[in-house]
Amino acid sequence: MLKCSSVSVSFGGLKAVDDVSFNVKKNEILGMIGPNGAGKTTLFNAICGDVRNAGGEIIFEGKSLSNLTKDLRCRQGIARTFQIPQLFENLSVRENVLIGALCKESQMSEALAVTERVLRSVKIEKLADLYPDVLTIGQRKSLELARALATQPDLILLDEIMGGLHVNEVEETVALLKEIRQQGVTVFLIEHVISAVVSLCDRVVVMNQGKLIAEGTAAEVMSDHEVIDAYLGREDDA
Ligand SMILES: Nc1ncnc2c1ncn2[C@@H]1O[C@H](COP(=O)(O)OP(=O)(O)OP(=O)(O)O)[C@@H](O)[C@H]1O
Repeated sequence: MLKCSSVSVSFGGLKAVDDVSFNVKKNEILGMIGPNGAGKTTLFNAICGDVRNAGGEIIFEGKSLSNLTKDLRCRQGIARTFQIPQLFENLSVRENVLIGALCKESQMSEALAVTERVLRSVKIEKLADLYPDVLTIGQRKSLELARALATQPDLILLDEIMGGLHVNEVEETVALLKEIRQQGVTVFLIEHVISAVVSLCDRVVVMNQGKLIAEGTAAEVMSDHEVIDAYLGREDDA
């Protein structure tokens, strides 16, 4: 579904993403892990068009994304969430989701119908008339997810959607992401909550210092020595 070939992003002399190649398969849940500063978010930015100077090639559903703005990539079916939710604070929860829906639906009646459906599926319909400033971190993350889902993506990129959540909220989000996949959406997530990665992901890619250093099932990458050294740490390091 998504093919990244030799993708590179530099900021001045810093190679934030360095010659990274991998695929996202249709309808899988792919996880991406790695230490802080490894280049994970920058890679998401390159895929979504938030960074436009990426080298290499990114192909989505057989078409190069190179010349597409982020809006056009969204219309092609790629949605994302941000590590810190990027909400419209002066709009209600419902209006925030509606903005997402209007990306794909030009008819207001259709966009409103999508909005209500997504509010229910993310289980925030009771919050619909509230404004983001009264929401908890977990509710803000749910709203960010709802807004991305409202664009009716084929591929959704989630940047640390579980970060800052309570254990029960992590469990609810894991269940929700399984449902989203059941509905035919391919999920690619950056996550530091390893328990969630283990219970959710079909495959995991690992980044360190801009490079992709491992790829495989969660069990495979977590027993990889390079991954343990770079990210997980050894028990005898403690
Ligand atoms: N806009 C930017 N300008 C300059 N340097 C940047 C920019 N964005 C990211 N970087 C640098 O690129 C490197 C990779 O950052 P990135 O945010 O992609 O890492 P990450 O793996 O997502 O980390 P984290 O897990 O902390 O979110 C870091 O050294 C970061 O400081």
